[in-house]
Amino acid sequence: MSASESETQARLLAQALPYMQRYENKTIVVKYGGHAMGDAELGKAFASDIALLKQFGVNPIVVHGGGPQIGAMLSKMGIESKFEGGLRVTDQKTVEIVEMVLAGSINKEIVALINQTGEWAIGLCGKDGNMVFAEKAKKTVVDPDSNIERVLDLGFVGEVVEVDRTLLDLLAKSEMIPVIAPVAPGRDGHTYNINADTFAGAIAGALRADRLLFLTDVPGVLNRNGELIKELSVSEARALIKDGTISGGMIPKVETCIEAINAGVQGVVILNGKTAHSVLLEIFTEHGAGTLIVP
Ligand SMILES: Nc1ncnc2c1ncn2[C@@H]1O[C@H](COP(=O)(O)OP(=O)(O)O)[C@@H](O)[C@H]1O
Ligand SMILES: CC(=O)N[C@@H](CCC(=O)OP(=O)(O)O)C(=O)O
Repeated sequence: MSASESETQARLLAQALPYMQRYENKTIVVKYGGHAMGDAELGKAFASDIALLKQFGVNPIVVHGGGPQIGAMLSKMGIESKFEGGLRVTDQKTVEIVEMVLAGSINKEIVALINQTGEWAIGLCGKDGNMVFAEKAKKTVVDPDSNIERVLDLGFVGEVVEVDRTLLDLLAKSEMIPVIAPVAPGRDGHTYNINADTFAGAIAGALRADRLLFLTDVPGVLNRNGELIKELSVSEARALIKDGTISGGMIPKVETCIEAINAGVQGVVILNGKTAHSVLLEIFTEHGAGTLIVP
């Protein structure tokens, strides 16, 4: 490294100091979307960001998705899959694959990446330590022709109804970084597939997290012209969902942002997980890159 490069590095570290102090002992929930995964170098950069947060005394909690990876496995097994209202219709066979992919391969891949940095990650899902309980989702949609609201039957798609902080509070005091897959049991004994965004929001809400970051494959919420909206109020967000500007997987993400803010999470940001070190850029600089959702 040249002398000027070393100087730049030292200056950057010095500039990060106030942010390190601001977030010390604070909880930051990072939702790592399936679309943001897949690139080996980006995966390593993500893992090192999370490791660095822990080293700086922050309490990072990773909640991950894996929609595209579930889709790939389902098609490999010859199981058809469709989405309604941004959620995967999940029958018994599908929920078994969902659990296998989310709580299995993807979860362990992220754990291994963080462990390779020298930190300690622990892979969990909602079932572990009775952390999360779900019940069958009661998602409604309005039929555009008749304007009549109907409840969707999405099978074993769940919504979070209980979060027990015991395990997460214990881990916060330890060296361990929790990496959580969005699968949870119901009190009815079934296993439920939960959208990773809503799961992350429920965890962040229950912990009154300081920050909730959504890492996805776009720079944030985009307007009709494809331009980044830097700040979005709850009412503006609702209007953009209603007029169709926000669609598909962005709907549960934005709805979760609104719920998380209402639950007391202090800052919610949607940002591009395809940019290396986007977590550090967001936390340790003044002007974050994505869309900040404000009350
Ligand atoms: N207004 C919008 N701004 C940005 N992305 C949008 C918007 N409306 C729909 N999307 C879609 O939402 C996607 C992100 O959600 P999703 O596919 O569920 O990602 P992830 O796997 O990261 O959760 C984007 O890739 C984009 O195709
Ligand atoms: C009910 C529902 O839709 N569950 C999602 C869970 C994974 C997820 O949300 O992954 P991303 O964050 O990568 O989209 C699914 O089956 O795809």
